[in-house]
Amino acid sequence: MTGYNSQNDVASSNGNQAGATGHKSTEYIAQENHTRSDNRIVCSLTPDEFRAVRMMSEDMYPYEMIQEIADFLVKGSGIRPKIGIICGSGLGSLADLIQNPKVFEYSKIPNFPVSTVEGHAGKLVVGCLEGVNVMAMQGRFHYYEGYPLAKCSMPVRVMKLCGVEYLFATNAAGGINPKYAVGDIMLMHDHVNMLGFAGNSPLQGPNDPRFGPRFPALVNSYNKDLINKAIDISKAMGIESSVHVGVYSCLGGPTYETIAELRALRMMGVDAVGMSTVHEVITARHCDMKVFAFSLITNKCATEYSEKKDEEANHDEVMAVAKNKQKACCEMVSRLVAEIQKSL
Ligand SMILES: O=P(O)(O)O[C@H]1O[C@H](CO)[C@@H](O)[C@H]1O
Ligand SMILES: Nc1nc2[nH]cnc2c(=O)[nH]1
Repeated sequence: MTGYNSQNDVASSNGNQAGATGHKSTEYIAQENHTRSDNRIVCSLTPDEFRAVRMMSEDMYPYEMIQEIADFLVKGSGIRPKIGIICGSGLGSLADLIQNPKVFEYSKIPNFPVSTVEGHAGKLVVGCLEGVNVMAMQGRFHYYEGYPLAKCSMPVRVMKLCGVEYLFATNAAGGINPKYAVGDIMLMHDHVNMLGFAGNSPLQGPNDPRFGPRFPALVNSYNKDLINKAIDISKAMGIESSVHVGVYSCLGGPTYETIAELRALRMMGVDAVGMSTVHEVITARHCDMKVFAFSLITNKCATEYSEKKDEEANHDEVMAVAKNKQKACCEMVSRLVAEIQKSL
């Protein structure tokens, strides 16, 4: 029994006899690691460990801190937005649709992270679109930038406390479904949370019930009514043949996928793959926002081995396709906002 033996090893390497069971209690180990003097607990972390713990807690955003950021934005813009938009790679022009914009650079917003990726300007734009107050993130935060998932999706909670009820999340993604072509739009109706499979979640840590429940359900996360409205809009725009409804998966990045990984994702029913959105959707659903999300297919993912360089994904291509297709994406978003406006 390997597990049993290894626990005995730990006990003997500490030079102490374990109890009758051969196990050390957690309490015993904890006491051993701290020196008590005058009723004070002296921290036995090394300076590096201490720094790591401090940095981890700096990445936690308590409710009050998020409220402060929201108050700053509402006060600074004089607007309580109803819809929050997250612009994907190269899709920053979605925020250019906003009338009478009040622009906040991320670096000027207290306690806000900064964008580090090309195609993510790092600005929050608040104003009016199709008669609805909206706020748009021109630039999102990705896990591969070094931000923990809770920090990547913290702005969604800021949106919530600003008054946002609907989240529109957009992204650039690789098309795995062989029927998808570069430039197509995939309306997300579900996701496969690969980072979640690996035990990572934006909701990790103590749960604050003011945001939502400890164990939120994620079935029906993507609002069916909004998907149907978007399908109708694509028909009205005459682009229905290049609009699909499918499943997105987020990997940690920043590497693009291997052929074996892409084949595995396809077997799991994934239609498009990226490095974002899922943790934002989880955070939005946790605090009961209605979610609409779409992927712009910026590249076709190869599932056959080949030496051809042009079959390898690259960010320049992603950006170029997003630039080419931004008009259609903008129209889809503004028409959907107009539909929501009718129901308000
Ligand atoms: O998901 P968005 O932010 O649109 O960007 C996608 O495009 C970048 C890779 O080209 C990655 O950041 C990936 O997530
Ligand atoms: N992971 C991933 N992200 C992308 N973003 C745009 N294209 C891709 C892709 O092929 N894979």
